[in-house]
Amino acid sequence: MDEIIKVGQLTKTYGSLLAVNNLSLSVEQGTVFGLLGANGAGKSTTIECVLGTKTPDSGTVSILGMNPLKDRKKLFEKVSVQFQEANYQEQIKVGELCEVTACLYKAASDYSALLKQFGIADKKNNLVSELSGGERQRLFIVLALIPNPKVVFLDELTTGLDAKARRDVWKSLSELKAKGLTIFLTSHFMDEVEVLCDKICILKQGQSVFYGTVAEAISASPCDKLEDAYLWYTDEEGEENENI
Ligand SMILES: Nc1ncnc2c1ncn2[C@@H]1O[C@H](COP(=O)(O)OP(=O)(O)OP(=O)(O)O)[C@@H](O)[C@H]1O
Repeated sequence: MDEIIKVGQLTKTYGSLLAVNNLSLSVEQGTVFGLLGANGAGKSTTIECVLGTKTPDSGTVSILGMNPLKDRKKLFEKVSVQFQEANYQEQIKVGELCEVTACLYKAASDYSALLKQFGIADKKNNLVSELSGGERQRLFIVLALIPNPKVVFLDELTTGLDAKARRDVWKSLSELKAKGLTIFLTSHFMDEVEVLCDKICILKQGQSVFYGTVAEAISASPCDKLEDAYLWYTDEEGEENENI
């Protein structure tokens, strides 16, 4: 299988803070990769280094065969990003925002189909400011998919979504994956990770404490559920108990 993202011994510091420590990972085409870890574990920093919006102190990054620091423009024609707090214009209609976004790309996807797929087709004529939190979140995913990317980065993709909407998003992403899309996501929801991710990396204070499949994560721990295993790898349960 083609390796779409390859990170080798990546290290990034902010002053004296070691945000990412000697991290290596690889993501194959048409798979979903989950980068997990507590707040401040180094997920966003890793993603920014992979995208070339931050320069690592050391290590190597290759994405779609490109060096993100050198091929920024070419890279962003093929890679798309949805961030948690996307800063889009609010006083614009959903359909107009999709249209404006589609105009920026040569091979844009049919945004009407995407709006339908993500259950917000009926909001096309609403202002972005009128959307509920969950609808807005789904719009952010649609906007990230409009460029028809080869790789999409989704940051906490279903935060704020109700139970049905989360399942619908999972289904849509699985369909896109089946068509060859590579997805790099962060999530704090282990049920979501279990359903979607082919491979995961768990970060603890910038360091990889587990790298492999969900099944391997569970079997290499003393636990039988991913959420318990995750807490075991990150020691969050122990630390919590210590404070009781
Ligand atoms: N520009 C910066 N300057 C200084 N420290 C930073 C900067 N950006 C991030 N950090 C610190 O680096 C560490 C890793 O942050 P990062 O945002 O990568 O974590 P994260 O895993 O994405 O967290 P979250 O789940 O809260 O989004 C944190 O301790 C954070 O405070």
